[in-house]
Amino acid sequence: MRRKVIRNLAALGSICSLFICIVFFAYLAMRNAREKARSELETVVSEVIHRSAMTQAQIDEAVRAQRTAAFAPCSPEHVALMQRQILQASYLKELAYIKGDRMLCSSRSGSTVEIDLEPANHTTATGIRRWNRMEFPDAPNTTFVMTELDGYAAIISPQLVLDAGEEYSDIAITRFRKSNRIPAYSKGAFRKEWLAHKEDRSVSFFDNEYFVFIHPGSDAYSSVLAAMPTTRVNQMIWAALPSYLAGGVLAGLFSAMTLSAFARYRLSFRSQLLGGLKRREFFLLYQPVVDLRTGECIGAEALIRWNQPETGIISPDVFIPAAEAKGLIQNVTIHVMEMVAEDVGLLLKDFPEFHIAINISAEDLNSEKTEQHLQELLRATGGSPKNILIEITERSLMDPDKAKKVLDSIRKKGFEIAIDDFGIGNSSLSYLSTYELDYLKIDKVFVDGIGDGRTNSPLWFHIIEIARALGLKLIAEGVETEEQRSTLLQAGVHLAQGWYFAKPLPINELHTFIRDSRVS
Ligand SMILES: Nc1nc2c(ncn2[C@@H]2O[C@@H]3COP(=O)(O)O[C@H]4[C@@H](O)[C@H](n5cnc6c(=O)[nH]c(N)nc65)O[C@@H]4COP(=O)(O)O[C@H]3[C@H]2O)c(=O)[nH]1
Repeated sequence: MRRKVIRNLAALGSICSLFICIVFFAYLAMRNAREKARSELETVVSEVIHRSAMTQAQIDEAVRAQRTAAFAPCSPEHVALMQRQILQASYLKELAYIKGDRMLCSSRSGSTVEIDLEPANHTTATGIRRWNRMEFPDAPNTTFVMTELDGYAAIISPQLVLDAGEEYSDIAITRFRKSNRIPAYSKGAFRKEWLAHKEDRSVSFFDNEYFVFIHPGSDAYSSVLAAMPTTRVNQMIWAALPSYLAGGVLAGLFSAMTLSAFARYRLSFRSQLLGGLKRREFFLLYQPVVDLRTGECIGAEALIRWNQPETGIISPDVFIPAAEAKGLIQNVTIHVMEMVAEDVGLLLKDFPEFHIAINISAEDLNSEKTEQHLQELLRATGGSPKNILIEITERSLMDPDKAKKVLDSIRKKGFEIAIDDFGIGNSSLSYLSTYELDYLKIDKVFVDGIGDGRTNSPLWFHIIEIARALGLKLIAEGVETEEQRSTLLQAGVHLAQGWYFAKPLPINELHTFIRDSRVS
């Protein structure tokens, strides 16, 4: 059920992430096109601000030079000076001298022509007068802007200030005074409402057909506005869209693949096992080992179970080989030792001679950390090495040299070693001569043969002989009948485990079982 949910969620997540990536990248295309449009408007505005500043600097310089020269106004020397200045000042059209409302002379016509002026459009608090739409008879259809202070006047062409380049020809530009929000000069479309936006810093906004950008000028008095038709912004979006959509599809596919890889991982054995360990889905049962002579329970084998929420209890025969194959068995062994440590502290206080057998796998015997974990287990239980019996199978002895090193070291510390499932594999006999062992466990396969008349029946007897010859203690596994029990006892096998005595038990039931076995 949970697997189906994970699969469905992964499929849904993949479709959603593909969709979200495409929408997000389309949004990015729009945002970037807008950024690009804003950047173009910024370029235009900066150019206009630069040209305005240059114009103002040239006006200031022209007035300063005329004042310094102190020629009589409109004298030939004064006119000549103005003419020289016009040649050097690229942003100034003409210089003139004004008295009252009459232009007495100019760099264009010298002092030969005097012109009556309309009243100025604007006069500042500092006395600067300004004419916004000056026209000269010899330059029809062209309007100029003129500013004047103390008689010295400069005439400029607004077009020159507003000219930001051919490629920006469709961008409307307006330079306006901050104080009264009145345009000083403008080119192209302009809407009064645009100036309602305050531009303490730069500000940009869409207004139906235009994308507008306003920036304060370099002086304290003016600001510059540039407006781009939204059709241009849309063109930019459409131009950017294909590559962004391709990026969106790629990113969507990537996240879909990542999601399905994650789902595959979640469904994998590795993830399930590691998750199960973390969620403490594993528990131990303990199968009593009984002394056949007295009937007393003298030890128990810790046998792990996995209570998987979806499938229920899983047998170690299923997941232990898989954990070994996937390199996860050490995680399992460490967890088993932790659970034993939690379970048996009390039990060892009551029965200090009792032993707990722990199954160890091949990878555990490749790692020197196993000994460390065993020591930690002892510390946690307060027991001695004799309380722990290490059970190894033939599978555990794949790399005999390494295993021998680890086993010898563990054994030197006082832990006892049993070879489990003896006689099942091909090399059991050779292991007996290679490793220092304490116990030999007769596998259930051979115990099953006792009394059933099958051909392998006598084998159990030879195994007993071998163990005796090597001085090994014996534990018979899988004893299910009274006949097996008594036959083994008669043959000199003193220890056994099997359903005849008890199935694997929870720790509290084991405690009771031990007590009962000693009373009776
Ligand atoms: N039919 C029958 N079965 C009996 C009888 N007496 C005991 N058994 C079962 O025989 C198995 C004996 O354990 P094993 O040979 O070490 O074989 C173990 C051991 O190799 C492995 N295993 C169990 N726990 C662990 C563990 O914590 N770590 C490792 N590495 N392996 C473990 O899984 C194997 C299977 O364990 P279990 O399923 O618990 O199966 C246990 C036990 O429940 C009986 O009279 N009749």
